[in-house]
Amino acid sequence: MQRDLPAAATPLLQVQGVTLQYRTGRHLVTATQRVSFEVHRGDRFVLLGPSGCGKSTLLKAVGGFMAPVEGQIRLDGREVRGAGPDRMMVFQEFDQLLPWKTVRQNVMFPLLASRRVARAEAAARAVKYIAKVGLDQFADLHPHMLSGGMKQRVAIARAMAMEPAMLLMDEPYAALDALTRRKMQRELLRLWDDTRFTALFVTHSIEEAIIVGTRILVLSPHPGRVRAELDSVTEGPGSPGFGALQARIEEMLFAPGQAAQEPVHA
Ligand SMILES: Nc1ncnc2c1ncn2[C@@H]1O[C@H](COP(=O)(O)OP(=O)(O)OP(=O)(O)O)[C@@H](O)[C@H]1O
Repeated sequence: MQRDLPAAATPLLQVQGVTLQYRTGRHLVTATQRVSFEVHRGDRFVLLGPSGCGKSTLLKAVGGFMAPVEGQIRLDGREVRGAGPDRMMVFQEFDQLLPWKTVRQNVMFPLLASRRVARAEAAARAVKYIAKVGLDQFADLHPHMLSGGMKQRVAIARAMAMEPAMLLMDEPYAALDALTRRKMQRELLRLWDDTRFTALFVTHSIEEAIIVGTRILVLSPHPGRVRAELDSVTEGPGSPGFGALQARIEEMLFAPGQAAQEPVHA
């Protein structure tokens, strides 16, 4: 049984020994094996690893779209048993917005559909979060009139407007060009300074993990196991601390035989 701990001491998310599998026909694919980590309130926690190591699958499981075959996922001390408005997803794809609705209507949509708040409050939250992502001038446009980066901002505003316990971000910037991607990463940090949300962020870019994350979980290749859990650095790209961490993670991911080692906690 869980003991009652002060709210600040209990991790917001506890992933304990989680194994996730897909069954396709006669095949059983193990996506992650006994993965454990904890996310605290205000963390920008990054899942980092090569393609196919189970990052998206872990995010799906935290989102409640898939149940572990082994282990447990707890949010705020309660076992995750399904999807809920306390975990909002932002995906990589630009087409996650409803094309027939304006930016404002897109942001209001989940608030109204989930009956979380009344229309006036939904409208007020849309104004607030559209402004936070710098799109006030574009609130009444439809998605096809926006750039890829702007659409991602709308998706982030829509998720944040729900004021979820946790934002689940699955490579949200992977489809953007390098300059826009860098700009969006900076914006995310600015938004975080402003609202201190908790995010679980998936990427396969080491650089992005260090820029965006406060904590980084490095996963080994398929099936994903925890290779290391590291603190990120606050210095920007090009600084000695950043370069050293980048080199350390590269070594973990690319040096032969690394997957067999015990996880590193630093
Ligand atoms: N719907 C599915 N059915 C069967 N197998 C799947 C399914 N989705 C993912 N997998 C398999 O599970 C493993 C983990 O996939 P996942 O998409 O979680 O990895 P990832 O680390 O997010 O990769 P990427 O960075 O390429 O998105 C892979 O071997 C993949 O082929």
